[in-house]
Amino acid sequence: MIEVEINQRLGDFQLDVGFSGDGGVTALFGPSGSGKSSVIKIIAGLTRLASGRVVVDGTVLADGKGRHVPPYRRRIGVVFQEARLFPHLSVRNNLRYGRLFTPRDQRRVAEEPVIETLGIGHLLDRRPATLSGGEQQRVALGRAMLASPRLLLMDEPLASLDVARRLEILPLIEALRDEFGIPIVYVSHAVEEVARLAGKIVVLEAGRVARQGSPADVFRIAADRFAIMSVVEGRLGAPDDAFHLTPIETPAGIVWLNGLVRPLGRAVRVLVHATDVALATRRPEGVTIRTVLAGTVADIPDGSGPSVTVDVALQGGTRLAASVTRAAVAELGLEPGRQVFALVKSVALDERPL
Ligand SMILES: Nc1ncnc2c1ncn2[C@@H]1O[C@H](COP(=O)(O)OP(=O)(O)OP(=O)(O)O)[C@@H](O)[C@H]1O
Repeated sequence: MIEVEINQRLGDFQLDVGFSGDGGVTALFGPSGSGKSSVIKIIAGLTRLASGRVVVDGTVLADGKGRHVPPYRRRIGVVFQEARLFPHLSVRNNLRYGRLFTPRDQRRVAEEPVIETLGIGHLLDRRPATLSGGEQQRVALGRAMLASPRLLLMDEPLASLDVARRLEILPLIEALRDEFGIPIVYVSHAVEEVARLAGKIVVLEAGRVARQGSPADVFRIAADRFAIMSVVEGRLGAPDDAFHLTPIETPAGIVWLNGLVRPLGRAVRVLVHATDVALATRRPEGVTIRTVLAGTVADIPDGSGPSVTVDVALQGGTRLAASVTRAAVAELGLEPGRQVFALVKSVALDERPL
């Protein structure tokens, strides 16, 4: 459990931010310059808190008055955009370095499972300079985990990697989140990363919290700010190796995700753009779209433009926004309560920054 309250001036920038987070991933999300990194530095203790509170698991780390626990005694791990490994140490010793500062009785995270989860066992004798960017970042994650931190801060950990490497590492962060139970505060301005990882999203704008809540709530409310999209949750099924697709099982049907994502059974979220959703009044046959979800029309807002965003309640309760033409609504006789099938063209992971 983490509680953060910051009221602080940084040069010309005023930071007034309050949020709390539970055991999972709390994402700090917002445009460049909104204050995300400044919050991370204050939680880590790298910037001294002027006024407010930083509390982790009931321990007050800073209160803006007399209390300022120094960074190395906070037991908070930090992973940055660049891996920042020690170049003169082997991977093995980089990993062990993390443990040096953790008192023996507080070492709760063992080496073996972390090395296995991150798939870095074959790299242990190598030096950082011989590793790819993605491998370096996996080692940096491992080093942070092995310090058995009570909180892990990740500041744009995937931002310097290409899309393929990001897609490799995202599931590893999901695995760390699920298997080791260390709370994570995760900074990103990539919608897709945040939606997949976070249980709670805190949206920062110009040094303030613009809104906070679950990914589904935040992205629906914020819909007018980026493309309109919905969050669909489900569990990973067995990947189709031949066609490079992974099914996500949801109560409304199977959502097909591009790429091979594991492991089987993991709870995941994907973003669906409203413009990638078409509606049919009967289950369609002979179409190339593979994701077909069953639901009913919940709402069709009034308006006069050519398109309208229909709110569909999928079986199981998830809401899905579908952008369709008003002409189609009239032709198909769509109205609240009508059973529909949502055809989802793509849930390809969205890499666009805000
Ligand atoms: N010590 C400081 N002195 C003066 N200004 C500062 C200081 N620290 C941060 N700022 C200012 O605070 C603002 C927020 O910066 P911050 O790095 O926290 O934003 P961010 O949301 O992390 O942005 P990005 O996504 O680009 O990393 C910026 O305008 C920055 O210049």
